[in-house]
Amino acid sequence: MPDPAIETRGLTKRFGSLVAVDRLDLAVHRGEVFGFLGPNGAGKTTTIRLLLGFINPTAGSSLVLGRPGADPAARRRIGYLPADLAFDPRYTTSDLIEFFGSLRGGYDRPFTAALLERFALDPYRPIGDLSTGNRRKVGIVQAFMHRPDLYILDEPTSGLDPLLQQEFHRLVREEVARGATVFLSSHVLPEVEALASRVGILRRGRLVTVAAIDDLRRKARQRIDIYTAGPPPRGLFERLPGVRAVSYHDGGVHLVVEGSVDAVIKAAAGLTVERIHTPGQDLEELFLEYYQGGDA
Ligand SMILES: Nc1ncnc2c1ncn2[C@@H]1O[C@H](COP(=O)(O)OP(=O)(O)OP(=O)(O)O)[C@@H](O)[C@H]1O
Repeated sequence: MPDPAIETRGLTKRFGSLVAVDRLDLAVHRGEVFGFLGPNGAGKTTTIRLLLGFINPTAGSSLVLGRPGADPAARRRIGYLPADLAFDPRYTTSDLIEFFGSLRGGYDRPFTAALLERFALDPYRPIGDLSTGNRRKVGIVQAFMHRPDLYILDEPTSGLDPLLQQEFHRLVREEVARGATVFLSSHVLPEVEALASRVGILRRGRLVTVAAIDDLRRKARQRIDIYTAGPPPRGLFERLPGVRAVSYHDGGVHLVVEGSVDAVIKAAAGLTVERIHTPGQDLEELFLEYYQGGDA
């Protein structure tokens, strides 16, 4: 087994009496997309700043690609997209590309040109003249231009419209297919769900769970509304495996199901079903329980 792409041991950061990151033990495997989720202020950005060596831990340690994050040899192989981009507004994207390119000892020119085109970014406009969304694109280009082994992305699509978010997701998937590792920090569940195979959930600096998205999905409750031609017979769904709540109405039945919905669908097959609606739920509720300290 190669080293993990990211490894932390007891990583801790205090700001005065506040423990922003609390004894974090984490291993992100090579080639995976690891979602790092948590509510605002949970300590995600502080963790990233520790990983990259921008700040020193109060206790514990971390390695990134087998080296301390501040090591230039590690840095060159990392693409970092910060949540708050602060570039000198007088620079153009082209200036920045050359600047970062020289810092990193080169970059992939054809790939970068294709990225500019893909995100419709004019490289010759001063960054100060760009909209928030376009500035975000500059951040993406600088994080991806050297095709690093590890991407550390902090709230990557905030400020991007849905089409660009999709484009960004495609780009991430292509890079993962090439073998890159992605550490994706976000408080937005759908983004993490769309890309990550595993997630770690941080609450008040502590890692409350690390799980495969598929396992969480199996655990998550789903709401299903089945609309039928006539009132459904009472008692049809109550005893089926996974069914946690049933409420009937004239037009059908509302169900809450944990895990597989197979038994419910098979039972419904005996009715005249006009419409099925599954109002989201997905992982959102489960995550909120983790966020709020429930015992999910
Ligand atoms: N330099 C600092 N000095 C003092 N407190 C800090 C500092 N940086 C972060 N904090 C505090 O540490 C805690 C964690 O902040 P952090 O920015 O890491 O959270 P986050 O999970 O990234 O949140 P968000 O999703 O809002 O970006 C917060 O309470 C924050 O106020």
